[in-house]
Amino acid sequence: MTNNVCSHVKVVVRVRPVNNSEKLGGFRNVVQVVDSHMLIFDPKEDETFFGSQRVRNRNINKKANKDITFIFDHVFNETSTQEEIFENTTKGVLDGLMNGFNCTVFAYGATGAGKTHTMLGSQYDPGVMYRTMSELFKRMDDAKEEKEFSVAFSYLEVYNEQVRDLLANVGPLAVREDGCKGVVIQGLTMHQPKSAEHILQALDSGNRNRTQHPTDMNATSSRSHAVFQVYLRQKEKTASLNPNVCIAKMSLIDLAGSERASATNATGARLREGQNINRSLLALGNVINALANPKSKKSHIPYRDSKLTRILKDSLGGNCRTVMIANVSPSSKSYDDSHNTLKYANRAKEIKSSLKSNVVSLDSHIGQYALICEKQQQEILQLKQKLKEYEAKNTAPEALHTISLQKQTEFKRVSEALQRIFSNRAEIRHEQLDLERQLKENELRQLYSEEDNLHVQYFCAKEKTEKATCKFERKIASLRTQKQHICKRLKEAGTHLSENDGLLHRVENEIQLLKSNDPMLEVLEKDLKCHRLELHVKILKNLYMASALDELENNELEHLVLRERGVVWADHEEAGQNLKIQAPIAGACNGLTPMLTFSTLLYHQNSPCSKPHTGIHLIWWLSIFLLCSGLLKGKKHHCMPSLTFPITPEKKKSSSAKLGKH
Ligand SMILES: Nc1ncnc2c1ncn2[C@@H]1O[C@H](COP(=O)(O)OP(=O)(O)OP(=O)(O)O)[C@@H](O)[C@H]1O
Repeated sequence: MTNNVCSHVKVVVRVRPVNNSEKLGGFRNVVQVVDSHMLIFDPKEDETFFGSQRVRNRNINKKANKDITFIFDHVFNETSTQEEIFENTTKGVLDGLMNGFNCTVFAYGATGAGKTHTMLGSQYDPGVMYRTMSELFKRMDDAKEEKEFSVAFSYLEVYNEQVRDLLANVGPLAVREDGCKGVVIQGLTMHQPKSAEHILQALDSGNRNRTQHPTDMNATSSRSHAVFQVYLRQKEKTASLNPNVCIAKMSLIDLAGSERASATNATGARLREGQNINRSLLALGNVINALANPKSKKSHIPYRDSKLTRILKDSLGGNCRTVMIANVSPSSKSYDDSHNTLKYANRAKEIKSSLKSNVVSLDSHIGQYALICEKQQQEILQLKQKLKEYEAKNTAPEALHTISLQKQTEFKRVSEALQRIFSNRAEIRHEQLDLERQLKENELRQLYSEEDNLHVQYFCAKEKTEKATCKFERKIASLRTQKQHICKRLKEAGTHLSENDGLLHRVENEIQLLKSNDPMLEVLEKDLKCHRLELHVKILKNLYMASALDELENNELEHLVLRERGVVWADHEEAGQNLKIQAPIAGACNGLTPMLTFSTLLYHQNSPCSKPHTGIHLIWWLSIFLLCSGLLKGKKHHCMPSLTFPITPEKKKSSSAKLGKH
């Protein structure tokens, strides 16, 4: 499941403002942004606005408008700022980078659609690249107490299927694949930034080396794909036997224009250039298609078809988070280009498959879960019955005629999408609950180990104490590492949940749209409600079972820990005997000596867990020992609590409460 999660592609569209030449040419507006998720390409003319005036006089000789609705993770209109783009695109994937995932953000679109403006921007209004680096530096600064970071970056271009280093201004460079390091570009220079500003300067100077030629649409058109890569290495500062080192790469790419080479009136070298651009974009499209096609997941992904896709092999799909920013002009002057870009982006949306879920409030008492489950299951049954009746009514022969084939296909597609999203949600939710259980168990184990360590210090001779303490410390260190790992996975699960929310939101919008076109399709809304309730019930059941098993698990854990403790104590049998001799007033306690020497050993040798009261025995013996040795004088009340056995009703309650936070 995790792999699927990582291959999710976030697709956003940015519509740039109309430029002067479009205004002067009197071209109409063909992209209508409906809201932050939806746009209509080539809307019906009676719904088209020029400024605030509705156009009513439709030319009857003209071809019908395409009027296609597209839904994306985000749609930015003409007035959206660079800051908004950054906040809703790359900022999110930075979490992935900090957690060790490769990330890729690329701007796609025809010449003059606004790719370079989005990625690079200007000195006064910087784009995604600079803002991402500023945020990265900020995050590294925030985490500097816990982690050591090192950052390096490179900037290259792919022009006419050749790779050039934009920072050293050299090329062509060879691309090869290394079993360990992945894709390697021989001779590419790496630079260590001192600050985000340093990176901005490097980008600026690299960009001056970039291949540019004027096109009809853009006087300073970039004719190459520019790939800016940042490598982040991070290492835990906390002392640990296996310090986690994590290396991740972020690729920020400003692609060359996606317009058809023939459409630019180019000839000779310009035509060849355009054909090469198209070749690599076609290869990129094929990779996207292959990744998007669930059937081809295990089969061949054509990364080797172009330099661009070879370089991005470890940055698309797989262990990677990807954001595609599709740039379009709103003007009919770029009608075909914008249409093609939107279709391309729509396809990229399909590279996904992630996951998960509504937070269920678990403040209820355990006994109520069963009731809630039952109630919700009844509701599901009722809804399913209604759905069935509805479907039966609508599949009656006369109704079939009224639902066009196209709508039936739409219905099927949305219904399948719902199924997929909710099955992913359920999977992730279960994983989340499972991780929380692991975390609880880990915390209990740490607690036990710390208390055991304390016990050993009281009971054993000095030289033995050192050995045992060392053992406990190793164990605690390993438990802490394990805990960090669980926390990291929990955080990832949280991210996946919001990604799934995005997908769900998208489908919900689609349902609303379909319903507004055809009220009969409100059946999808019922379907959605059924899915929600079913998920709710699944989670409740899981929690109900977990709560019921909680006590059992705690007992098992106690059993296990006591066994481990038995082994430690057995290691120190001798120490216990030494203790008897070393006790300062041993002579005065002759009557107690046999008990002191073997109280702990006796109970561990006889399967400790079969005796629920052994903890009390131990405290009792220990109290007597401390009394005899004078250690308890005036400290009785301080010592006792720390020597009690770890699983108390309070602890059980607090660990259950943690699970119940959901
Ligand atoms: N959102 C926007 N707001 C204001 N101006 C914009 C916006 N998007 C693009 N522009 C302007 O439009 C022009 C063309 O944009 P840009 O150079 O980013 O296009 P491009 O897609 O990178 O084109 P090419 O592929 O030819 O390099 C530039 O002058 C840019 O400043």
